[in-house]
Formats: sequence, structure tokens, C-alpha cells
Amino acid sequence: MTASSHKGANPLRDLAAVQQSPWFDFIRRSFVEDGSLTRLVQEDDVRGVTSNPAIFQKAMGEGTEYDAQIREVLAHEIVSPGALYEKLAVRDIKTAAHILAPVYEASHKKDGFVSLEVSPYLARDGKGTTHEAARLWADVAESNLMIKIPATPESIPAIRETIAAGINVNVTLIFALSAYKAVVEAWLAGLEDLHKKGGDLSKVASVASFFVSRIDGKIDADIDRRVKAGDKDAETLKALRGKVAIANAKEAYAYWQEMVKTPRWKTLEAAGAQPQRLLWASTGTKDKAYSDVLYVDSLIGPHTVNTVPPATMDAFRDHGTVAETLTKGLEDARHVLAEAKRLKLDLDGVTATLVDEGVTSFEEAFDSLLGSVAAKQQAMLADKLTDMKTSLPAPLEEAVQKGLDAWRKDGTIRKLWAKDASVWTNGPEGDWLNWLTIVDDRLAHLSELESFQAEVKARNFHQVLLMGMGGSSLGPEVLAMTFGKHEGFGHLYVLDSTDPQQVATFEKKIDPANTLFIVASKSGGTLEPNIMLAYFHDLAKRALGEKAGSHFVAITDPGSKLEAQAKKDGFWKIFAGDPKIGGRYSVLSNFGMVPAAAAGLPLKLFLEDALRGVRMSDASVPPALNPGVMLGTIMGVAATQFGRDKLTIVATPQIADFGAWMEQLIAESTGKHGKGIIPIDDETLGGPKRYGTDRLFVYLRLVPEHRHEQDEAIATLIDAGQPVITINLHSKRQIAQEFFRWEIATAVAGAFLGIDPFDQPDVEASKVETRKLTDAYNQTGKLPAEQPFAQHGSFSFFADPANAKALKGDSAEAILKAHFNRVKAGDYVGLLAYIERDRATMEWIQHTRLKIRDAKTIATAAEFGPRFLHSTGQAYKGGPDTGVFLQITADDAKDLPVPGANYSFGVVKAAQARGDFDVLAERGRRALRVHIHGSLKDGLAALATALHGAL
Ligand SMILES: O=C(CO)[C@@H](O)[C@H](O)[C@H](O)[C@H](O)COP(=O)(O)O
Ligand SMILES: O=C[C@H](O)COP(=O)(O)O
Repeated sequence: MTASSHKGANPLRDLAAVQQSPWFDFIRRSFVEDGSLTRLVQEDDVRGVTSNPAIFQKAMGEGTEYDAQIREVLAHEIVSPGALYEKLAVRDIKTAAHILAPVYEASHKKDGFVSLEVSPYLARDGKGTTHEAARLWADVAESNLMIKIPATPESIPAIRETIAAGINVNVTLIFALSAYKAVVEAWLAGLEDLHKKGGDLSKVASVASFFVSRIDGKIDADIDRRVKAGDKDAETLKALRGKVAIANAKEAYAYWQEMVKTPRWKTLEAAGAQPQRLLWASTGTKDKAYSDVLYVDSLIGPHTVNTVPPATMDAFRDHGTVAETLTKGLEDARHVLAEAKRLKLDLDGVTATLVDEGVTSFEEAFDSLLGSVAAKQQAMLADKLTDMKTSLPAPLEEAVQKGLDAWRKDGTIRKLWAKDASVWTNGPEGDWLNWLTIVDDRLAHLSELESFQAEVKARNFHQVLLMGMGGSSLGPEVLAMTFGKHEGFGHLYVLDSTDPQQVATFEKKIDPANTLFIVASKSGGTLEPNIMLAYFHDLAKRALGEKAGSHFVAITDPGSKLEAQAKKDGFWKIFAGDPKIGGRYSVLSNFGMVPAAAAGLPLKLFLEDALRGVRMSDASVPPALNPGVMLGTIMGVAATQFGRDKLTIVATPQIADFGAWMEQLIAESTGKHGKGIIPIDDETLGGPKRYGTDRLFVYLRLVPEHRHEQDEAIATLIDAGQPVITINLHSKRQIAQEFFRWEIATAVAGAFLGIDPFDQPDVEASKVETRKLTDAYNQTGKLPAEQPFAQHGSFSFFADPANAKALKGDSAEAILKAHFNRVKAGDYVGLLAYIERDRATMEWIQHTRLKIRDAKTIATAAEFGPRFLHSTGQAYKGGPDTGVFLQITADDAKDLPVPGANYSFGVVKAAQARGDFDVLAERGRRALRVHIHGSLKDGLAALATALHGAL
């Protein structure tokens, strides 16, 4: 800030004599707080202050003036960068308003205003502008505030409504006389509306900010271009340089003079209204060839304002000339405009362009301002936030930057937060976005969850058994695996299988008389949780009799069949899900938070951690700094433009189960219509030569527990040119932030892929096939017969005719060889095992997948059925046709009945495997099923040997 007052002759002070008010087009913390503004008011008779996004961007975008307040806010609140900016701005505006209050009082509410602009992002959104104007007015709560609203066609109704609400309005970005006339009309109509409501018109001030120098900037450039091109009217054109903008302003003033004579105005004036004054804005001289006070000297007239930038104010104070120029030379001005028209200088075109450019430049300034605030916030919050580092090959990095910039220019993150389905396919996406606000919602209802937690503790359950699938089980499983058992609470077990051995294993882990059973199903109609519930309810009834229901809690969407059953069976509690959140996006809703409460997790701390993540990926954070958008853009761009669609998840062991949740989110959200990102979870890291060019690595690194060898392996991959995203978590609890980051990122990646990330069409398909088989079983007492196409040793091989034809071989090894010979670069192999998931089988599947990866340099997925059907199964069937699948089924060592049904757990599992295979086959996927007869242990060992020979 260079402006300073001086004693003696002062043209600024002399402006009062001609009834023009000098306002200052500048604000910043030091200027309002160190006495500078006070001096300008007292010594220079400066009578107002204007701000705009570009001014705040300069103030806050650099230096440390705002750091103390930022630190103070961040110490007490979890805010978005947008909200933080507003707090900073509001304090400056309030301080300026207090300094100008004596002017406001002395002028009888006619002067002494400070202006604050609505978000430039709302420039084309009339309703949003009206709402924001009222909100800012209430937030600042100073009667000498003016809310700035741009004069875009969309905002004209907002001007009327805001005036009618009794709010002072500075209408900004006016360039054309026609726009000014529309503004005057809106202002008059607003006053009339207010009058009709019985409002006090005398309190409502308004200015119409007519931009000046920018018009010359454009017209002069056109003149120069034509002169240079040898235009025949070169001399006449040159004579118009630096004249058109002032002529245009004089016409506007002439219009104002006529307006104040109209009976319409006289009526309002008689009712106490103040006239809306013309305010000359954009009055700093841009062309050095002109006087540095051109746009002040030439525009002096009664009942006007000139808001002057610092350098121009210094210049005017020093050598400005106070004379009533505005009312003089109107005929000359009209001649200038007529000449401009005759010479085809397109003033209408220029003013229209200037509105668009003005909006865009304020948007860009705001982007940059919010980016600076977000960066400050990230730096100050430091370890309270997870952080992300990327090492991307240059072409990918460049494409990602382009993607981010396109999102910034189109304001797509704001559309996403506004639930605008045009971000994706213009389908039903907008109905599935309540996960954006669920953390705020759960914090608002924290007491319900906390009192449930206290009651669970008081009842002293020894175990908690959660039954559910996919979105209803994977989030709780992450919480159970990551945080372990909490003092005073039972151990949380999560069952998501129909494998009878697995069900029996869980039965052994619990004591039914002292267990809290949670059945979680959004739809309430999913087969697996329903039969698990039947089984464990029966068990509990045997232990507890009729009070068994008091050990059961349901989490389900309102109105579901499960809700009805829970009521009928006298469940202890029923927690509602949000029907506008799909299963895989539900972890921060009751589907994650109720089991978290039951397991004794510190809910407030967890949700507050999540909220930090929500705020940093908020609509106000520009894409290049927005953690969710950055990640999603990398995922989307890597998959769609570089064929890097195998998102390979590496994690510090203590948080490794997070990958199972990510798998579902990413695969089920993106894998459809032949497109998608295939998550590759828990595939032990190898050296660079183990990987092709289809990988994108994500390393979830828990800083306090990070493994040196993982760091080393990742560094080697980076050196080898593989793209790697490293996300540092500074505590386990920060998985709460990552839940949200990955949800946003997946939604963003879905936008790049051009799909609806909230449906799961192919999961439904295999459910239908399974239902056909279980229905058949109910009618006939057996599953429809099936014939293996080959049998070798303890293996039977099954496939549809097309796959069977391609898999001829006279031994197990030969069949497997034929199958895996179909794998080519860029494919992936999926091992889909419908067997108990325990330490031994997990080790087997890991070992086997690594063998395949290393032999084929291919990505591998190791999955257990039916769990994966609700997760990666969607992408295997609906995603890109790059999967080669080996389905593994086995005789059940023992089966378990499903109470109330004809079928058993074993039958359901078999039907699920067959239903899954049928859909894979129907989609033309390369798939083979091997069924192990007899001992599972021996069969798996033999299969490993056969595979070894086949690869
Ligand atoms: O408040 C207002 C107008 O009401 C001003 O801050 C207005 O935005 C500024 O004068 C202009 O943006 C400055 O324009 P320019 O000098 O960048 O052309
Ligand atoms: O991811 C969701 C699973 O398909 C289970 O659905 P549900 O919660 O409606 O039972």
C-alpha cells in the first residue's frame, strides 16, 4: 500500500465540494489494523472502501499477515479453506466498517461503506447469489456494509431481491449502458418491493459500479491493431484512443440524471429512499501514455463515487484536478460514441466480453486465493492431515495437470459438491451423494452414538459379531483389524461368508450368551446376512431364550425387510442408514459408526479426523490442492490415457486391511461398461521387473510404523519409472481422513471414466443367477446337475462350452497351462476361491498369485468368495475384458443348515460360485473352475504343484 495522506492542498478532500466521494479500492489486514485506513479517512476524507476477489487474493496470497488469525481459527475449529477465507475477510471488512462508521453516521447513512463481494463462482447463479448475499450480510452484521453483486444477466433478479431484503448493494462489473439500465430497473423494483413490505427505504444504500479503464484497454487494442494493419481510417481511429470509456461513462451519468427526474423515482424518494449512485470502478490508468489520473479527473460530478486504487489515489492527491467534468462535454462524448460506432469499433461486443472476462478473472483470482489459504492451512495443520506425494512419469504428470486445470476451469468440484449429475453421466448420480455430508451429520448426532456406546459398555458384552457383506462389512472390518480390541469392550468380529467352515469358525469364537450381534444390510434383502442372521439368532435363542432379540442390533435403511424383522424379533436397537448413500460409500455413516461404537472406538476423535479430510476436499479447495480431486484425477487419467488401470495397493501392515475396503470402493464404482480400474490389493511388492506398464502404485504409509523395506522397494519402483502415489498417515486414526479422500477420489475418477460410480449392475446379475439356483434347490432338493469337462486326480474342471473348448488338455497341468497361456500383457489374473478364508488359505493364495505374477509379469488378484462378489466381482464381470479367472471350489468338510430354509450354507456357497461363473461366461470372460474333491489341504497343495508346472 503506497497511499498516504499529506497536509496542505489536497484534491481528495476537495472532492466533497463537488459531491463526489473518493473510496479506496484496496484492503488488507495491516492496512485496516495499523491506522492507515483511519488516516485516509481522517486526513484525505476517504469515504468508503471496496474489495474484490483480486484484492483479497493479493492481500492473503502472500506474506504472513493473516497467519495469527489462521492459527487461532485452526486451533479451535475444523474448517474448510473457503470458510477460513471468509473468516479472514469478514474480520477485515468489519474492521474497515468500524473505521468508516463515523462517516456513515455523519452522512446519515449515505456514505462510509465497505463492500464485500459474493463468491465469483456464483456469478451465473441468481438464486445462489441471493442466498449468499443474505448470508454474508448476516455474518458481517454491520449496517455500513455493502454486498457486491455482479451485473450478469443471471444476477439481475438477485439484485432486486437483495435490495428488497433491505441489504445495501454495490452492483459490480457494469460495462454497458444497457446493463446499467437493467441494474437501475432491478434496484428501483427492489425498493418498491421493500416499500410494499413496509421496510425502511432510507437505510438501503446502493451504488452501481461502472467499470471504465478496461473498456479503453479493449477498444484501444482494437484501434492499434487496425492502425497497424493500415486501416484507411487510421487517423480518425487514433483520435478515439483513450476516449471511448469516458464517453460511455458520461452517457451512463446522463441516464442517471434523467432517471432521478422520473415520477417513479420521485415516489420512492418521497418515501425516504436514497438514490443509487454511480461508482466509477477500474479507474487506475493502465496505458502509460495517458495521465495517471485520467479516470479520476475526467469523471468528477455530483452524487457519484470513484473507487481508486492506491497508486492512483497517491497520484490524485499529488496532482489531481478537482473540477466538475462529468456533466461537461456530453455532446462530445456522444460524438465519440457515434464515431466509434461508425468506425465499427464494437462497443457492445467489447462490453459483453468484458463481463465474461471480468467474471472469469475474479474466479481465477478466487481460485488462486483459496489455493493460497488451503496451502497455508495444510502447512499449519501439518501432521493433523494425511499428506500425499506423487512420483509420476512426466507425460502422466503433464496429463494430470491438464485434467486438474480442466476441473478448475469448469468448476467441476463445486458441481460435484452441488450434487450435479452432469459431472458423470447425467443419470441418477445426484441421488447417491449424501456421503459428502454424512460426517457433519454423524457429528451432529454424536450423542446418540455415544449413548449407545455407553450402554454397550455397561452391558459388558464379551464379543461383538457383525454380519454383513461388502459395504456393510468391509468398513467395520478395517476398524476391527486396524484398532483391535478396546479396553472395556468386546472384540469385534466381522463375518462376511457363506462358507460353512468359516461360519463354524466364527461360532467357536463367540459365546452367544455374551455376544452383541449386529446385522448390517442397507437393502435388508441380501441373502448372506439374512442366512447368517437366521443361524446366529437361532444360536442366541438357544442360549438366551426369548430375550435373544435384546442381543441383536440391526443397521439398515428405513423401511427395509430387515427393519420389519428386527422389530418383530424385538431387536435391542435399529439404526437407520441413509438411503442416499450406497453401501461402499457408507463407512462414515451408521454402517461404520455403529460397529465402531460397539467396539469402543473414540467416536468424536475419529469423526473429527474424518471431518478434517472432508474439509480439505471441500468444494472451496481448487483441484490442484484438493486431496480427493488430485488423487481421483491421477487414477482417472492414468487409467484412461495411459492404460495404467491396475491400482496396486501397498500398505504398512498395521493399516493393510484398508486395502480390502478400497478394493470394493474402486472396483465396484468404476468397473462397468467395459471400463474400470482394477484394484490389486495385498500383492507383496517385487522388484521392477515384476511389473508391466499397466500399474499405478499407491503406498499407504503409516509414518510411525513404516517399514524400511517397503520404503526401499517403493523407491526402487520410482527409480524404475513406475508411477507411485505415497500417502503418509501420521496416526492410525487418520484412516478416517483416507476413507473420505478415497470416496471423493473414486467419484472423481468415475467422472474421468464417464461412468456412474454409484451403481453396480453386474453385482446384481450374479445375485439373479444365484437366486435361480437356490430357487431350483428349494423346489427339487438339489442344485441343477453340471458336468465337468475334464477330471484329473482330485480335480474336476468346469467351464462353459466356449472356455472348455479353448482348454483342452490331458492333465490338470495341461488344462491350467492352456488357461494361463491366454494371458497377455496388460491382463490380470484373478484367483477366486470359494473356501474358508483362514491363515493357511490366505498364505496359499498369496504364494500362488505371486508365482503367477512372476511367471507372467502380470497383475494378480487373490479373492475369497462369496465376499468378493460384493466387491471386486463387479469389475471382473463389468469392467475391461482383461481378466483371466481361476475359480476354486471344494467339497465342504462339513455343512451347516440354514434355519428355516431347505438349503444349507454349503448349497448357497455352491450356488454363488456357479452364479458367478455363469455371469463371467456369459460376458465372454476367460474363466475356468477347478473343483477340489476330498481334503482341501491336499487339494490346494496338488493345485499349487500343477500350477507350478503350468506356468
Ligand atoms: O468494488 C469495486 C467496484 O465496485 C472495485 O473493487 C472493482 O472491482 C475494481 O475497481 C476493479 O475490479 C478494478 O479493475 P481494474 O483496475 O483491474 O481494471
Ligand atoms: O456392498 C453392499 C453389499 O452388496 C451388501 O448390500 P446390503 O448392505 O444391502 O446388504
